[in-house]
Amino acid sequence: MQQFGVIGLSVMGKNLALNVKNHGFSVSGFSIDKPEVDALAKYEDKDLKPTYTWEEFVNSLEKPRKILIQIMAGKPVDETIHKLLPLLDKGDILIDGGNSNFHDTVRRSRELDAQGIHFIGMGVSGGEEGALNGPALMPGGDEEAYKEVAPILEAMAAKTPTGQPCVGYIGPEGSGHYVKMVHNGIEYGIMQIISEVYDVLRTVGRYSNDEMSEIFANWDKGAAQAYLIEITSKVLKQKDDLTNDHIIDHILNEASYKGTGNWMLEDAIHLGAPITVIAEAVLARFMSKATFRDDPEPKIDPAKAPADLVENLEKALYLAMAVSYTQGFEQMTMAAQAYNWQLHYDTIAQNWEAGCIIRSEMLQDIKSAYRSNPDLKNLFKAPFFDKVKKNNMSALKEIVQIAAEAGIPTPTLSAALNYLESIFNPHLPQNMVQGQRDYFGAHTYQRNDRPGTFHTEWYEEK
Ligand SMILES: NC(=O)C1=CN([C@@H]2O[C@H](COP(=O)(O)OP(=O)(O)OC[C@H]3O[C@@H](n4cnc5c(N)ncnc54)[C@H](OP(=O)(O)O)[C@@H]3O)[C@@H](O)[C@H]2O)C=CC1
Ligand SMILES: O=C(CO)[C@H](O)[C@H](O)COP(=O)(O)O
Repeated sequence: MQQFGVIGLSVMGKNLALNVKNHGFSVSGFSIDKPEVDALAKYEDKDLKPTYTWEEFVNSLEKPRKILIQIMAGKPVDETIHKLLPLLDKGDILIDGGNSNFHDTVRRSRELDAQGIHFIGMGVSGGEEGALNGPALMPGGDEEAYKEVAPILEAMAAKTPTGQPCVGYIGPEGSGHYVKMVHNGIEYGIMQIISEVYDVLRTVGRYSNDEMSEIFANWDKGAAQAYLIEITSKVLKQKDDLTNDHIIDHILNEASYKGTGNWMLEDAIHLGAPITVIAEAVLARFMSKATFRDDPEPKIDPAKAPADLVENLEKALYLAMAVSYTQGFEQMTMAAQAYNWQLHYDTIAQNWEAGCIIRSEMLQDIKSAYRSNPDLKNLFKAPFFDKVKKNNMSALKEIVQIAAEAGIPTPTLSAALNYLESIFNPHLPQNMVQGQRDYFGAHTYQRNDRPGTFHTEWYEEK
């Protein structure tokens, strides 16, 4: 009998199955796509059992069965659960490792609980390579069931620089998929920030792709170290197979998305979470598809690049990245309150330290900030990030200004600057918005000098 089962043997599922097997557990694999199972069979390994029917798969597993569903999110997950249910026994454990919407996970948890099946909604990050060599895992749901599968998950997960596995119980029902959704939102934010920095480097700094690759590689050796910065350097260096150019100059500048970043924005709207950088990153992908390309405006010729351009870009990049993380953690804090979850932000930061797409040096400082103060309301209230803000703010302003003068849009860098100018500002002008609302709609307002709700008779009734 096999100890673990994986359904869906595409990019992620196959590598996760191999990863579990490589850590000493026997695995059965199944997919509705026969060639995916055939690919598993080619390993000819007794601990990696290919199965070709739902029955063969389920019957090959020891009880309580531990099954990872690693398939396209949405309807296919419901269809898969529907196929499995008649074949399972009470006490079996289903883990959905796809990028499922947390609302679906909440619903599935409740439906499966009623049938005596334990359900874990688990965010997985690390892409194809991470799935094989160690992903970051974000499991939420049935805590007792988590304890049953923890030895397997801890073995397969990435390890932090101090050897901690990048997995830990997140919380009930959809909380694991929520945290993965936030991870992806932060990912969108950092990717867009890097893209804007690249735009300033190439347009204002007039650096070649190889020079920019070197600049990002250098930044990756310093405080701004991050997987996304490391791969930016590699993307810039890559030559094209079809021409003699660098591939980056032939990739169409329209960004796609599968939707996890969009979901984060949807829930931010529901919660009232001010995730401006992440929102701008989502909208920038829409903008890249909506931009009119038939009549390009002549680009303004930027003035000579200042001598400290690269130094200021590094500082601006670092501070804006800190804002992207801050907004992610801020939304998780609001979600925990709204959905009655107890989230441990230091553990979440630790889980993201290795294996996942947003892994970076900064996550160690985020973990330390939450360890020192688990009730931290905003990362910039922590001494470390307060100092980052003080040291890097003028560079961020300088870069946003240089970009504006050069005609370079900087939706996320500007949003980061505006966030930092707003979040601790007691003098925001929304008293005017409230006055206007009360004027045209009698919507009432609160006063800053006494409690209660007020309305002004702004004009005489005719
Ligand atoms: N790729 C990545 O970097 C990451 C992906 N994920 C998530 O992991 C999951 C798997 O991703 P990935 O490996 O990239 O592959 P895909 O998201 O492309 O999903 C492909 C797998 O889903 C199966 N599938 C599709 N429809 C059904 C269905 N109705 N019933 C059963 N199986 C079905 C496919 O079988 P078939 O070939 O027959 O269609 C195939 O095995 C997704 O939820 C994804 O969002 C998470 C982190 C990173
Ligand atoms: O979950 C992931 C990484 O963490 C996936 O790669 C996801 O598909 C990325 O999102 P998008 O396709 O919307 O850019």
